[in-house]
Amino acid sequence: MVYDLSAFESLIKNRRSIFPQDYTGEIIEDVIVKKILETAIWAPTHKLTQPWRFVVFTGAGIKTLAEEQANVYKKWTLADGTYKEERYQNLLTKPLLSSHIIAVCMKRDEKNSVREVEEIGAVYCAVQNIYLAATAFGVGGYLSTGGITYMEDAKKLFGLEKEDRLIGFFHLGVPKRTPSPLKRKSLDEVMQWVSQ
Ligand SMILES: Cc1cc2nc3c(=O)[nH]c(=O)nc-3n(C[C@H](O)[C@H](O)[C@H](O)COP(=O)(O)O)c2cc1C
Repeated sequence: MVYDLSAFESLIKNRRSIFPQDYTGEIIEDVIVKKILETAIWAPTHKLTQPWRFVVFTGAGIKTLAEEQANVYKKWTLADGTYKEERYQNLLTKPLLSSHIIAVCMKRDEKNSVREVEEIGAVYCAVQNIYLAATAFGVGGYLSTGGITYMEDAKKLFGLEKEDRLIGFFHLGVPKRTPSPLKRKSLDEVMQWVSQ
């Protein structure tokens, strides 16, 4: 066997979302973050469109992201009457808990070669690679799809056009502790087996 299946299974089952309140505040080396993203780009993709794009924020860049996203939130929600000061303040301050924040994006190819759902799916495969690589490096992280993720105005912060999608923000930090695995539905609950 070429791969250590026991290590592989253990990596998958021990992967957890680790949230910013559980980061120590230490900064992860950029080289580790790049290695994590290097695994992301090996995800499967129909017609090899490779629709993922990553914008990495760290250091003073995190403050820039915080301010820009808070501005987008304010403008968007004042316009539709849903503005909440607490959420605005969270958008300004919560990012500062993370070592790096990766804006995970989906960019459509010029020919629209495959359906949008497949491009989004491919980027989620890349996200799983990020999760697994972070686990392997002992780094904590999680995908956030809150905040400005689905606000149209957010796209321009990351060079995205109308047809592209902001998928979410992958937060990274040094974990205070290693959480235990969460329970899952059993395979029998979610699988049908048809053999004739
Ligand atoms: C598509 C997607 C979106 C998510 N968005 C959020 C989010 O906005 N906020 C959050 O706290 N967690 C988010 N998560 C992380 C989930 O909360 C987490 O995966 C779930 O609780 C299961 O825990 P685990 O990842 O440790 O197995 C998201 C996960 C996925 C796959």
